[in-house]
Amino acid sequence: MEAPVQNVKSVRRSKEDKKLLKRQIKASHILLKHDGITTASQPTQCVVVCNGGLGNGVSRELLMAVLTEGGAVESLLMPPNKPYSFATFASLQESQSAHTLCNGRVLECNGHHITLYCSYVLPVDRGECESVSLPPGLCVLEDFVSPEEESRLLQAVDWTSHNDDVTAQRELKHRRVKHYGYEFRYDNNNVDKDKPLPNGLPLVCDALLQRCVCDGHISVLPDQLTVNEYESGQGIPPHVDTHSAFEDTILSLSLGAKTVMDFRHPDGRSVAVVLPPRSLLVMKGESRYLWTHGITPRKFDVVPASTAERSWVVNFNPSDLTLNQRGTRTSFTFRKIRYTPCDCAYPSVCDSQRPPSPPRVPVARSDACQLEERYVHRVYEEISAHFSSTRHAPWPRVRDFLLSLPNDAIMADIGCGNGKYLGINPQVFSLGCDRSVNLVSICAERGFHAVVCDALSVPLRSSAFDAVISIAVIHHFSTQERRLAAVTELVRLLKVGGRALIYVWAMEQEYKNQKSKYLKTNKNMENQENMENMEPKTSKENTERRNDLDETESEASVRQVHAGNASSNPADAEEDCGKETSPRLSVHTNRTAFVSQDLLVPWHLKGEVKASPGAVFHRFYHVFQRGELEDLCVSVSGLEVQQSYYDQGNWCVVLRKTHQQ
Ligand SMILES: O=C(O)CCC(=O)C(=O)O
Ligand SMILES: [Fe+2]
Ligand SMILES: [Zn+2]
Repeated sequence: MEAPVQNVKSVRRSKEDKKLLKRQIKASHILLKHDGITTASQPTQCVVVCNGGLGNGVSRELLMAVLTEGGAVESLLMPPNKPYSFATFASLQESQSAHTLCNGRVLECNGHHITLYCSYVLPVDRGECESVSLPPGLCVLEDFVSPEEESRLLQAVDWTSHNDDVTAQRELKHRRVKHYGYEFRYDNNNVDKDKPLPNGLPLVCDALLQRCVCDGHISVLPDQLTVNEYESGQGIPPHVDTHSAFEDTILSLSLGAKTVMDFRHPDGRSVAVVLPPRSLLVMKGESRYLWTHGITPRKFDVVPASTAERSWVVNFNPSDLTLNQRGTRTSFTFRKIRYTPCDCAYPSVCDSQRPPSPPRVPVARSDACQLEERYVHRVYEEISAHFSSTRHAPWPRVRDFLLSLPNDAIMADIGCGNGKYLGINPQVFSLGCDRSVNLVSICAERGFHAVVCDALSVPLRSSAFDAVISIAVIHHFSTQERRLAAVTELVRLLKVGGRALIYVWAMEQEYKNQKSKYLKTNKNMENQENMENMEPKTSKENTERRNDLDETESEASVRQVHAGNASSNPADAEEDCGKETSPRLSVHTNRTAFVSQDLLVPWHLKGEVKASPGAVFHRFYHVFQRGELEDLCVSVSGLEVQQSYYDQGNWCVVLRKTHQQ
């Protein structure tokens, strides 16, 4: 009687085993596909635990506890935001036993059930752990207030009176706020300096502010306080506190729960900083003026597991990270109202130093040079890292042109950006040049030949190249004369018989009843230009980004961009009616049809993939009308236009050099 029962059991078990094996194989395929991690077919001392990562909510403590049942864990690497971890054991016997115990094991994590799948991998290289330091001018002072002072401060905030006149209490989408001294208004991102709130700063803050003066963090007492209360899951969008509203030093005292604040530099670098309860954050100089700060709305933060190392930077050392569940955090942000315009060293992000209205369409050569320096060269330098991160995929017809070149041809890419066309045809010797030092450095890091130079004066020999390309460059020249000079310079480089390919942005973004990709593309992909393919984003990332913004704050940032269009400055109005002047450049609204040929196009700087708007930069463009590019080219001697076409929002020509100019 017993034998058949055993058989049924073993059949059932083998069915379950098969299912488990299938899922385990699937998990290792996902690892390989997404992160290039190959699993080993034979047992090793290192086990990769799929679904056992910080990225899917498993804490170091919990995972460590299960793995240790199998044997002593020598190291546990938990890469930030990834749904897997790597555990290394002292012996094969221990790793095999942990594998058996954990594969298919169901963990309970914050009310969810998570099944772990294990595979063996070759021992993981920990990599050089980059040492990330705090942004310049930033410091975190631990235990700045005592637990008693913390309770007194928290008790002093009365949230029961809503919308009162004394503290301007407001409920925002992702937190609630109360202002003392002056109200900070999220509609215009500024304070009404002539409308102080009646009671000034609460007395309970006196002692700690005096300490800030004594310790030399500030020299004058603040006169504005914003109390922010964040429940778990809430946050504040990345922003720079308006320069013209507040003086340099900003103090923020953290009370209640620990959180992580993200700082981002315009070049794309980001630093996550842990703010422990009762600590004081001091932001000065570069960290106050240039870096954005924000708190991502979420319920868990990735934080260093050990507090032995007294650094508040989450330096993503994967062998020392865990999850911290957020509780309610209340911050007291103290600032000093500014009465004179800001003269900081960061004009590109300074509202006091922003031109009162956009520059005029240049007429004189010197105006054109100045305009291009300020609205092309400087901007590319400042946005280089972010720009490069959005420029990967070659445009298909440019790639076809490069692949059509004979072997051993010599090709120059004038305005090569991050070098995305320099490696397309390995049979061709490709040389790039660009005006941006940062972009040329990126080319060099990628192993390409590139030099820094101006497209009007390329330091390369005449008649030396079989092909020259200039993709999305000539539209950045601000006068007809300079655009002509740029084409002339391209042709100078060509051998007789050599060919040039030029792309410029088209005024017509709807052609033959077809809207270009630029018009059709989702608003979230603000900076996508022409038919550039950015890395595909998941819909989740797009939703997160939207959720990052408080409605009022995102509207305010849009308004700031458009404010540039209006000539609100009385001095400007006077100038406008007096002399005959060229029109002011209009500021383009991304993803809409062009309303003029000469314009400024906003670039919304985003930190890494998930960052939200920080600074807005403006690039000058002259968008070409149908026929304009051919007309420009035929006015240069020694060439013929072999082909001209419209390609996804761009006008394009292929030129052939017929004789020496
Ligand atoms: O919560 C904090 O520490 C920062 C608040 C903040 O950045 C602000 O109110 O501008
Ligand atoms: Fe702030
Ligand atoms: Zn400033």
